[in-house]
Amino acid sequence: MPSAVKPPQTLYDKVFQDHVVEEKEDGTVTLYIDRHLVHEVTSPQAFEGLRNASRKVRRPDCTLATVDHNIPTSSRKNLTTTDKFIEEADSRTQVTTLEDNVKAFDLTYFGLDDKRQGIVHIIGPEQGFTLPGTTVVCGDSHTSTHGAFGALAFGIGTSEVEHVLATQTLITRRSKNMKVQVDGELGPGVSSKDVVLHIIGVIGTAGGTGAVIEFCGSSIRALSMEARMSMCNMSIEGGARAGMVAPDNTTIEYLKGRPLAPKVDSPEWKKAVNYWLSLKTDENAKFDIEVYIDAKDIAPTISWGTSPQDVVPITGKVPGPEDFQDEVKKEACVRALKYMGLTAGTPMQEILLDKVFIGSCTNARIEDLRAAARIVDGKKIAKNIKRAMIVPGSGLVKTQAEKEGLDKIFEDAGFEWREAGCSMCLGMNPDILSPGERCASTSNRNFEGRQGAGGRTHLMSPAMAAAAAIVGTLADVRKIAPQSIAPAKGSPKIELDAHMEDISSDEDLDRIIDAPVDPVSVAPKSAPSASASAGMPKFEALRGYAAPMDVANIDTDAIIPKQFLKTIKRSGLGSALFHAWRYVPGGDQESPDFVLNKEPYRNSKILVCTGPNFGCGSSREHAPWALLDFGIKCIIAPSFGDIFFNNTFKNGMLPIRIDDQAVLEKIAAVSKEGKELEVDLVNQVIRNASNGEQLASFDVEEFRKHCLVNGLDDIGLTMASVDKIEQHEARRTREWPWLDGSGYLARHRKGPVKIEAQSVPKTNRGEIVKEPLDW
Ligand SMILES: CC(C)[C@H](C(=O)O)[C@@H](O)C(=O)O
Ligand code: SF4
Repeated sequence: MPSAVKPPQTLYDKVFQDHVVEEKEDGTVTLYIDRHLVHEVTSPQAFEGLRNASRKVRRPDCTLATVDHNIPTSSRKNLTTTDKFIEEADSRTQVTTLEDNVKAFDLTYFGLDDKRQGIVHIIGPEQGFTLPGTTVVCGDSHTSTHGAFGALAFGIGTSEVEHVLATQTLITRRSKNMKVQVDGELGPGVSSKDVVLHIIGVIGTAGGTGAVIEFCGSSIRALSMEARMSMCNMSIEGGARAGMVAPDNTTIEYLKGRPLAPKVDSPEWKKAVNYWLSLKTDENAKFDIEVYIDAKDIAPTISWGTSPQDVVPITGKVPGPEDFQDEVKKEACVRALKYMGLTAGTPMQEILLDKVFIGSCTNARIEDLRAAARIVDGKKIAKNIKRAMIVPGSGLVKTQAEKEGLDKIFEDAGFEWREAGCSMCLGMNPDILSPGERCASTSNRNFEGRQGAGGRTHLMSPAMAAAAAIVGTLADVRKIAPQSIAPAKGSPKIELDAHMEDISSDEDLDRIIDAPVDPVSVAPKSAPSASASAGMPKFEALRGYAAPMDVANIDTDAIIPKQFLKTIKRSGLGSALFHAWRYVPGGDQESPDFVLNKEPYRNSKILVCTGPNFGCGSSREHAPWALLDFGIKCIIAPSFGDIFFNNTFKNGMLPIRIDDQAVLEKIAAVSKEGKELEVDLVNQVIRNASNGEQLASFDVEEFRKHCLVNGLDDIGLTMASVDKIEQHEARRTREWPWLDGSGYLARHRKGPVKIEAQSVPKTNRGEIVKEPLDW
């Protein structure tokens, strides 16, 4: 008899297992999704898909929408309507489209006029929408943030957003388990941002590919929830699908009294806490990858190049190509130095800055603003700083900061005090860098053009960015404000009042749970049917020219820059593909050297990239849409960003992993000769089309191949198993009742849901709360 003893499981294994609706023999899993966050950029095409197929949102009670990427961060004092407030037409259309969609599909929405509006990854935890042990998704790569709660949280593309809206599930597979253990006390001036930048420097931007990272060790345990969120946020920059931290007392304390968490001391709360605390990795559980880091090796860390792995301690110098062994890295270094306008050997602290940005889903929470305020208190920003911005992560963070007088401290020092949004993290709104400008930024990505075409980004912690603003160059916070950087002892006390105040009136409650009184009648009323599937073109074989590229870490910002994400359609993006590389800066004139501007590659159907990690970064499905619109249906590379890899399949495209570099070079050589390739999916081989020579064979997951070859739309397939989804929902209601109705008892939300308001302590304006910082 086989043993009934369960093998030891990791935290990830446990959370994953509790959400399996169906598992096929080939490892394909239908995974139930507890929480779905929605924003304006990656949702319009998903809602359009629902409408076209007469589908409705399966669980409006588990869906929360807001606007963040495209909105101005200027004062909302004169805000009347979105139409009048947002000047830029494309951005306005995306926001008003979301407004229409939330009404039509009956979704909870924090709009521009709602104090709870903010960056999607800040408002979820703030409201208690994010809970331990849940699965959380969003059409956004930094959904990994929510893993700080011991949730399995990851970014998805727009087709998957549509899949979750329609079915409340996703089709996926198990990831690898990766452990990153950090032990010891963090040094003065070292925050969780420094820890995560250091980790990415160690593992590289592809280090976590295909894996879910569990962050553990005594240094992680000592971090506050907000600091843990900053770390999990950047798991995606380490290539991982998600990052997780096991729930503990810090987690439970943070959740107490959050509007959408179960009510403290209720039977549900007790049951939930028991479950949450059971979510930890069993002794002897197996990890596929293990990384150990000693806290004393971590200094305040800063990026020098155009990839988040390009980091050095602030005391370091700009590296040169000779500092790297591998050829791909040497070339990447040369390219990065050129783009960043830096010379190898320059001390980091001598690099002059133009702008400072403190904000983003990584570092725009109240603790971040407090940390920055402590550094700038009573000082002025340097004369050479043209603009320094503080952009709070949510309306509630802003309100709390104002109560503590942080706005005053920042404004007195010369910073702008803005409204909540993504802002200069990616510059989809008017907050951007001009070409050549250099910015100290608390965001998470330093890709070419990320904060504005030609802009140069250095990533760092809020305290380091504040120090840089004061000095005017990249600066060591330990020298600038030694008195403000004592390392934290134990877990900082968690402030709840920012998140709890103002929810006592019925009006506010109605707005939190913004069920529309009169939903517009665009959404279908009837239950969806499996046959409503839209279908996809079939992919059996492909013959065509293959454009060769030899760049490592081609990110989705490079494939399709942010200014083209403002569309509400999937089509028409081909002309914008690789825009910054394909056209001369500032115009529509083609760069003659770029491969897609050369014959015969203007007509490429395939792309062969010899550098690793193609499609890393953002979850924007606009990247595969742009490739497809150009005519490219197949990409061959040594490895891919996980979300991009998924997104291509959803669009009937085929990404092929060839990790044998010699084989890859052989394929690239044929494409460089201008000969056509033949990709035969049915037989899983790549041939030289001119002579039939087989160049490579490749692997593809059985289920994905089946869908491509037969042109199957997997929403339709999933809906065919709706009975299994219902069974899981029944189990969920029984075992995890707090997850229904956004944490309320109601099984199905009928109109606004009321919760009891709780009394909260107030903080006096003008006083910085004296509690330890996260370092
Ligand atoms: C717009 C969105 C798809 C994107 C992401 O997925 O990360 C954005 O948030 C970013 O940071 O680039
Ligand atoms: S990374 Fe930047 S753009 Fe993306 S969600 Fe976070 S704040 Fe917004």
